[in-house]
Amino acid sequence: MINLKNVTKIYNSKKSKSITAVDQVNLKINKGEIFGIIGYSGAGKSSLIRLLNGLEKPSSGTIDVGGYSIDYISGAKMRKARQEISMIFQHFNLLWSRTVQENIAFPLEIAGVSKKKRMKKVNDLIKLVGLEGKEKAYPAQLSGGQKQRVGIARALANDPKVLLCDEATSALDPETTDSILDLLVDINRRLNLTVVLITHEMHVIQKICHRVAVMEEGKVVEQGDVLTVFRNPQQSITKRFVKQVTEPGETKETVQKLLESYPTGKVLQLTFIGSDAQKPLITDLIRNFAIDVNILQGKISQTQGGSYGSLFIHIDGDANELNRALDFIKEQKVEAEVLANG
Ligand SMILES: Nc1ncnc2c1ncn2[C@@H]1O[C@H](COP(=O)(O)OP(=O)(O)OP(=O)(O)O)[C@@H](O)[C@H]1O
Repeated sequence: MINLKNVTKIYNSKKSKSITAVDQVNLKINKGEIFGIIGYSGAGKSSLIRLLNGLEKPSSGTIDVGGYSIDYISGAKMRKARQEISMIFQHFNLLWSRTVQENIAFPLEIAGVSKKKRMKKVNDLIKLVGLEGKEKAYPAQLSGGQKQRVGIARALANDPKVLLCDEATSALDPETTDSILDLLVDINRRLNLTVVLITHEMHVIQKICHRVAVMEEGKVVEQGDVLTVFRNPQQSITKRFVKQVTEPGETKETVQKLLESYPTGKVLQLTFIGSDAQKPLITDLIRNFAIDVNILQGKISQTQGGSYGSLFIHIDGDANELNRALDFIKEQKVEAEVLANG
């Protein structure tokens, strides 16, 4: 559906030195996939997404989106491509003097769709995004989440093949963020729409993406399916992003306190991935070994590919029995890191 080959974008300026915002990027995004691109500010995400809808031309490389050579086309062909490659924005970009209905109808007017067809389509979209009753409201009368719903409905008006999301939830509170992310998953499934999103929040990637690419200084430094990247992040930047969701902020301090509180036995960090996360490991430990088991802290997160979680436990007892228990844990294919030996 989307194919980028050796794409580089250099901004040249007469006053300052040139900036390589996107550096030799290769990406393949499949039809019907939710693909996330994550990076800190300045990593080149916005430049990359603008290359995908033809707002910028690459300095070198080729970009194919839904059968269009976006780096190459212009004029009527580009206008047609833009109907099929739609976008939503962090600050919604709504027309403030138009009602919800009129905002959603706008791209249909531009495409020359008849009034009758427009009204039908707008009503369908209002239902799809859950804005019934708000048809005549103006953007200023809506909450942030409702404004983004209008943005999404408007983006879907011309039945696009690809939806690009530019930090679409960054201006929203956590609860509203989750409701918009749920809506994107729902739309992706119902319409088999390919969704590409850029974000600096790993929570967004974890919650809805099938695959992820990590960007740093213009380069894609790591990519893969979300669960694999969570399980085994390779680059230090990826490890930092993964920690945003897998480790609660206070973990380091808590672990230090735990180590002081449990001078004997072992404190373990268990990492559960996918179907392993559902296994009754703790029950098995208590039933099969003469050891004490204390659950200290834990967090299980859901991704589109399965669950991922971390559990801190303390086990204590006879040294032989503890080693047998550790061997048993390893046999279960649960990663176990011993944080301290008593
Ligand atoms: N139009 C432009 N002209 C010159 N330099 C630009 C332009 N757009 C972006 N840059 C530079 O390219 C680099 C990448 O910026 P970009 O906005 O793509 O990153 P980003 O990851 O989206 O960051 P942010 O989330 O802060 O927007 C930065 O150094 C930025 O200053």
